[in-house]
Amino acid sequence: MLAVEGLTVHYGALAAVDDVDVTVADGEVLALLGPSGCGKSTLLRAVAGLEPAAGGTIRWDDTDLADVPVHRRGFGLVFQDGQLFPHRDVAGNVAFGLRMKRMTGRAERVAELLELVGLAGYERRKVTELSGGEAQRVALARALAPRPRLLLLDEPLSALDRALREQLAMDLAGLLRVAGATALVVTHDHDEAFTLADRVAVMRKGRIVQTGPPEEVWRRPEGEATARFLGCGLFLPATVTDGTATCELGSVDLPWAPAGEVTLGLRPNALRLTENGEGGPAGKLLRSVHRRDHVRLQVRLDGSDQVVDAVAAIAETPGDRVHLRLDPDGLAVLRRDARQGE
Ligand SMILES: Nc1ncnc2c1ncn2[C@@H]1O[C@H](COP(=O)(O)OP(=O)(O)OP(=O)(O)O)[C@@H](O)[C@H]1O
Repeated sequence: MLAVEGLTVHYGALAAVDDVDVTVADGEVLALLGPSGCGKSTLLRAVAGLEPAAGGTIRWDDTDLADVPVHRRGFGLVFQDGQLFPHRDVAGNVAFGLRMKRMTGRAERVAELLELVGLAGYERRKVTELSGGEAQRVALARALAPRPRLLLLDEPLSALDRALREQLAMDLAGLLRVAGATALVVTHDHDEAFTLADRVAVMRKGRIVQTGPPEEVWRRPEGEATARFLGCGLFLPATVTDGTATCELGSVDLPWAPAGEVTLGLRPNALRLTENGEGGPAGKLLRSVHRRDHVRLQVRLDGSDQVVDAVAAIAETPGDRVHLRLDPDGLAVLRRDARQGE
């Protein structure tokens, strides 16, 4: 397993990674999730051996990697833009690490990996003639081929368009499982992190602020900044009793929420139009915008100036009066004191 303890990486006076502890167990996929500039890539690069540590240790099992150079760490690397060798064909790229290790049976291993990433028969294709998605699959096959003990993936899908990214994230999740890979994946996209990872570590300003299974991080962010990063735009005081949360916008069943005084974080889909056009808090519809599979609304609540986001299945006419209900799928629960100091 990978064990990082007290790791600090400096760029001049900036601590890009600041006293970070993190582990990745054998066979586990850990996503490092956080906004741009929070230090995710720097942490990954330090684990790879590409950035020197100013403090702390990086171990694999019982071995301290401080003096182990990049190519002897036994880690596979995949970057955002694949970085394939343009003068080699697909097979030449995938076989690269196998040649370096002088492994035999290279053609069979290349074929096996191409099959795994859904590119069977692509051996002789030029890498300059691949689509972005195909190129990233080849980069992944190349990294997996020498059976690395740890796979380090830095925003592996972010150069791709959204639809392809979603599809490839699911494919990648599946093939990391099939390959039994141990992986550290850097991403700023929470959907991607939650699709890929067994565990998510949220980073902010060089530090890891929360680690947990995807569902727990999604439902119980540790503070408002993390909740905002995970899509919450509105925060309301609420009381949870017997698995029901009650706030100024109504009550909703949240069997997983802790009892007591909490803060609810509302994502846009936390408020939906009621099916019968009645009940729940009411307001005037200001805007209605089509998204891929739903409609995003902005509603000014009656008796206040507050404008809230909501969703509906079909478009509504701006100016209409609408009624809203709380949807548990769009809610996060924060400790009441978690808002302070952020
Ligand atoms: N080579 C470098 N020299 C100086 N500062 C750097 C260098 N690389 C990164 N930084 C700074 O270190 C901080 C962390 O950068 P890093 O690339 O690790 O963040 P990130 O979370 O991966 O962001 P992104 O998702 O945008 O890549 C940023 O403030 C960045 O400007």
